Amino acid sequence: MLLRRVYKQHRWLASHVKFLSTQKSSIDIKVDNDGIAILNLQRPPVNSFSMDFLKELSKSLDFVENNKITAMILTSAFPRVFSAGLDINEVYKPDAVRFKEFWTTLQEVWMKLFGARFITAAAINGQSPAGGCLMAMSCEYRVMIKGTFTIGMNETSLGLIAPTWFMELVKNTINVRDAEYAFTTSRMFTPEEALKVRLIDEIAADKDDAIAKCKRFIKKFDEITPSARINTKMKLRGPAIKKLQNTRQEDTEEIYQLVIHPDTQKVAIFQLYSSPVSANPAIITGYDPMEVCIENCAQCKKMLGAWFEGQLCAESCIKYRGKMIPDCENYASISPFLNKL
Ligand SMILES: CCCCCCCCCCCC/C=C/CC(=O)SCCNC(=O)CCNC(=O)[C@H](O)C(C)(C)COP(=O)(O)OP(=O)(O)OC[C@H]1O[C@@H](n2cnc3c(N)ncnc32)[C@H](O)[C@@H]1OP(=O)(O)O
Repeated sequence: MLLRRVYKQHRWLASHVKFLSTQKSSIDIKVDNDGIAILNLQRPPVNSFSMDFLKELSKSLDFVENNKITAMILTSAFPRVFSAGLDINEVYKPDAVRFKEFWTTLQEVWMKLFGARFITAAAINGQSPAGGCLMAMSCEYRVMIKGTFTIGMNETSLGLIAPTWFMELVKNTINVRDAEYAFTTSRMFTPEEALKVRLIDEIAADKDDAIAKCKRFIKKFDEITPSARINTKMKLRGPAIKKLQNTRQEDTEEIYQLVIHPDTQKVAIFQLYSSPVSANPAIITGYDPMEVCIENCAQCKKMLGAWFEGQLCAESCIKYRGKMIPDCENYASISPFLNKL
């Protein structure tokens, strides 16, 4: 069989891959007995795309391409999250030069993944919002494990507009009506719902089953002439890549303007303060009542969980420009945001 031959050709990769894995890497690459590269994304806590992580993804894709490996499966080393999409730290109060470099890197990685000559599949073993969804959608086949996880395009809820090339990809994968509804309402799909609209191709019981199902898809190509497969894929995907290549600068500028918009920044700060790890002490530069207000909302959300309407609280900070700062231990100040009294 074709893949067996490829494996024989690439048995030597095992030692090389081991070498890569011993580095403190955010991606663990293993080439299995069938010559399929399994990329386990392991950037804690949620495989969010930072500049460094994107660069590592780029190198990993080069590794697969340069070693003429026939197929790659993307999955996550974490039990609950496939990828949380863009790293919010790259989006909050961005430096213009760095952000533009970040976005250019992201465009490059996307073009590399979407236009890969090797076969690509995603074993989606957890939450997959926004950029996580895009990463999976850029592969040729998607298997998601059942459970309480969701996948979808939640950009509008963050005040963002997904890039045109992402919208085109979704429109070409699910129908235009479902795409419009999903994008505009930030709809997140359960695995069953995602399967129904063909956002994913199969549902699996667990991660091993998802990988096995991806492999079954890859096996189909044993019977297909490789050059016919590759050229067909390139004919189908080439125009979208060319389109982005011709509009990269406009795309970057458009996203940058969106990201620095005050409404987007308010959502970003809320996301950051919802988590102690990402709560970078350098973020609070001076006393901004609105920032303190949103930070307190996030802290109350952490303390009170489902009882507390964090988003409503943050919106009220914005509306009243931080004039009514909630204190989680002062019932009167938080009562408008308690929902289970
Ligand atoms: C081969 C590579 C190809 C690459 C192609 C890449 C293409 C990408 C293109 C993207 C273009 C499209 C544009 C997309 C816009 C975005 O992606 S914006 C980001 C959107 N993401 C989100 O809104 C996700 C927010 N996070 C969550 O909803 C949840 O965290 C979760 C569902 C992912 C996980 O939930 P849970 O398991 O309950 O964990 P949490 O306690 O919420 O989080 C754990 C931990 O992670 C931190 N975190 C979560 N998300 C992010 C993030 N996006 N950036 C940075 N950090 C994040 C969170 O703060 C927690 O930290 P602590 O443990 O509390 O310290």
